[in-house]
Amino acid sequence: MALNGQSTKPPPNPSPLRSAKFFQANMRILVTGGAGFIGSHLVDRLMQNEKNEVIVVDNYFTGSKDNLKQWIGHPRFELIRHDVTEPLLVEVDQIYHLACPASPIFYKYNPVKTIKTNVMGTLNMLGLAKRVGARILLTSTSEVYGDPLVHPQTEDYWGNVNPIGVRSCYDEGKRVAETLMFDYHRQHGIEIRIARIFNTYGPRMNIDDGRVVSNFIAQAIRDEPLTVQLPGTQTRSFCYVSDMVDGLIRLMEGENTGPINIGNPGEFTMVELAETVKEIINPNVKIISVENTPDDPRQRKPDITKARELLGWEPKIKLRDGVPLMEEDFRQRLGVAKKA
Ligand SMILES: NC(=O)c1ccc[n+]([C@@H]2O[C@H](COP(=O)([O-])OP(=O)(O)OC[C@H]3O[C@@H](n4cnc5c(N)ncnc54)[C@H](O)[C@@H]3O)[C@@H](O)[C@H]2O)c1
Ligand SMILES: O=C(O)[C@H]1O[C@H](OP(=O)(O)OP(=O)(O)OC[C@H]2O[C@@H](n3ccc(=O)[nH]c3=O)[C@H](O)[C@@H]2O)[C@H](O)[C@@H](O)[C@@H]1O
Repeated sequence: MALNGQSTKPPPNPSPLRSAKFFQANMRILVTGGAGFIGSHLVDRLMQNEKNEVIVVDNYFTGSKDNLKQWIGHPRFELIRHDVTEPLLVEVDQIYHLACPASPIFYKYNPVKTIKTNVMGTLNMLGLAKRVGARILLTSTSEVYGDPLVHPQTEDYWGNVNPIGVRSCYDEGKRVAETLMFDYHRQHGIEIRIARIFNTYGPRMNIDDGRVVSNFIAQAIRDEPLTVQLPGTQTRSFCYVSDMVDGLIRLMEGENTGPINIGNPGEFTMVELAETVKEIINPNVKIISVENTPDDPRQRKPDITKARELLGWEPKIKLRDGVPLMEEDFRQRLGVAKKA
């Protein structure tokens, strides 16, 4: 039945309207977690296509209606307060499944809920995909590689994850979510897509989100010291949100299940990141060292050969060009103008 992890079963039938002779309905797209950072940018892009109807479901744990205010009341847009750990009955053609807190501070806040969101939430969305014959894309994460022993990370690396650590609710949760996706694909023929997203940044991140780019930018604007967690030599590779959205849509529209790494291979130590933010936003700000949290990955950089070859995708925006765009958004929300 299954060959090389790929299903040979035909996918379930999509809505009869898809093949109706005289009436071509709009493409109905569900975005779970659509009130969050990446989700709301994805919704903006999907809504630009007049053939799309977008339904967002979100429990507003880390997301906000404010991120979607331009679409509320639009005839092709619907917003539902719903928790994905509960079943959902809607009629859709595609599902972008993003719902899950992403910042370590938030996903560690209620770890049992985080793992329920990843496991039961993904199970519910796969059940929905099966019932209505929808294609489903999961936003997985580079955290499935744990503290990686292979660098840069390729999709065939199985990872180095602590199964019982404080990050496990998220890392292992996403690993189970990937497993569920492939099991539904092999067993039921569901059309799946898996994106392994690497650190993404941009406007609309929560100001006190706790992730490193938003922390440094907010600190630089508020004239507070930039808090580099020790040792400061750990690396991350930062992708601007518009590039990420482009990659996710290409993956959904293409023919490959993935998993595919989507991220920007430009790699920086946290000290380098702090120095870059300082130089661009506030040359007088201090940089200090603070304690780190357990199991922080020491290095991370995506190998994006697959994304280049299979999706024709690569990121366009460099960190130095993305930081000022985010600075502008943070200054507006914090009400702090740039000094002349
Ligand atoms: N931003 C990144 O760097 C990054 C990296 C890797 C993976 N991802 C993944 O991308 C997705 C979006 O991340 P983000 O950065 O936009 O985070 P975010 O926290 O801004 O967005 C997550 C959204 O999901 C909602 N949500 C959380 N739990 C829910 C539940 N049980 N039911 C319904 N809604 C729920 C939140 O309210 C929020 O609107 C997540 O799945 C995350 O794991 C993000
Ligand atoms: O890309 C991913 O796959 C994952 O990346 C992030 O996880 P993490 O890389 O730990 O994100 P941050 O909290 O932004 O931390 C990045 C680095 O910055 C450091 N850091 C963080 C905050 C801070 O104030 N100072 C600081 O030096 C941390 O120690 C860490 O080494 C996301 O938050 C996850 O949701 C996502 O899945």
